[in-house]
Amino acid sequence: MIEIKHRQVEELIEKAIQKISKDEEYRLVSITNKIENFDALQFFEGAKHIEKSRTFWTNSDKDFYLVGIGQVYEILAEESRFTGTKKAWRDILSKALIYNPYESPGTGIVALGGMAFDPKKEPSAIWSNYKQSHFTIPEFLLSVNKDDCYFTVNIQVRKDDLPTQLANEIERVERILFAHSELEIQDLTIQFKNEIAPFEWKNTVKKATEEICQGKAEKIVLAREIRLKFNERASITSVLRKLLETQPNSYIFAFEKGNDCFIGATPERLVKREKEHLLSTCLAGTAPRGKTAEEDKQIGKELLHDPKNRKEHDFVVQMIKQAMEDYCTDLEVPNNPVIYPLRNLQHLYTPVTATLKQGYSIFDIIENLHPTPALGGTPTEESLAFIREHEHMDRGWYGAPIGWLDSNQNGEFAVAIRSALVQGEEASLFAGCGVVKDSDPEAEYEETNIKFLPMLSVLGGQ
Ligand SMILES: C=C(O[C@@H]1C=C(C(=O)O)C=C[C@H]1O)C(=O)O
Ligand SMILES: [Mg+2]
Repeated sequence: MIEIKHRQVEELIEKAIQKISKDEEYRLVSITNKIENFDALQFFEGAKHIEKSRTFWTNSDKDFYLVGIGQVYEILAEESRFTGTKKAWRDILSKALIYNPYESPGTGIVALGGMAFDPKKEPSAIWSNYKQSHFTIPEFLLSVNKDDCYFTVNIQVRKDDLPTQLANEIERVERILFAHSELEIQDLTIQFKNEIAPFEWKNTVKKATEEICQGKAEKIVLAREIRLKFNERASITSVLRKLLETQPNSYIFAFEKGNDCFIGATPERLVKREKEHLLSTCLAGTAPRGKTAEEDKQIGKELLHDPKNRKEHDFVVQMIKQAMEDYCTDLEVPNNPVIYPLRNLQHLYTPVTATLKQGYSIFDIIENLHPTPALGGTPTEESLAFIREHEHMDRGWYGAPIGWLDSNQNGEFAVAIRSALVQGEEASLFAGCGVVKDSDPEAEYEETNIKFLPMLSVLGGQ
């Protein structure tokens, strides 16, 4: 059993109660302790028994994990989702009592969340549990950073709370979370697979190329959906475990909301912030992996020199460069992309580094970046209008920023691709591709087929 200082918890609650003024409803108290190493997936599984919604996150290097359980606070900024969330986050931090002696990113008060791809799109029923923008501060948070492990408890303390009672309740939940439960391994069987309107989708790709030829846009990213029905309810822990085992160089994430779970393995970083240091990524342009090392290298070489893919990629580079200029100094972007290898495919990749100017938040960067031409297109408004009108689906949180931020100016957001919305015995999978002037509908269709594989293969498909 890990050692949490329960006496300390009680004392801090007591202190908080003394600080609460008459007109204050409650105080948010956050207590972080360094603990012995504990497996992130075990922790996620442990929370299954307490019926609180769970969030799982790991970075693409797999040396940083966050697992959030329950929610002590939620930020739902429906109107102006970036400025609204930024303001709410500032307000929370200004009033919270934070006991965190560690400088480690992702400890203490951390908000985890995401948002819809396009707030102007009429939401469909399948996404009803996923709000336009939703960030939560979990009640319990496990943070693993390389060899170190931390446990944070966030508590809403009210004036009339009894410290001993609250501390005992926290201890009871901790016992459940840190008990070693057997990790479920489930082999799902797909009973029905419904590819949504593939012929219409190819026609839409054709229409997009025509509009591009008429000069109405330069790049438009079009996505499609596959619906699955399984033989039983999908176990999220089992799906996460398979993603962790099979998808290198990818962020593995899961956002549970009630009975639904938005889950995936995305290779695409939107922005990472460590104090003033920023790292963004241009990822666009795709080819399959080769069957032999030699073939693989050859395909990669061709991808690096393929004009159509370079064009797809370059729109992203130009836009990200421009979007970051206002908020950053020391912007550095290499002239040529390199190959970013994944299990099922390879991409063109250009890293972007910069220094964030003082006074700006990670939300300012996200607001300016999203959607990049990796998921929207060029120009942004024209391509979004095309997507809104012609794509026969609601992207929901697919293709949108998801991630976390802490109170010490650290955070990281990815773009939620290679993802699925799992709803009990059913799931919707999403994949898209960048359409440019010389796109061939059939080839783009094949490209999306490979992009479905990371999720399809862990959900019982081939
Ligand atoms: C839209 C997706 O991926 C994007 C499109 C790519 C492309 O068309 O080459 C490559 C990576 C991403 O920028 C997706 O995976 O759904
Ligand atoms: Mg492409």
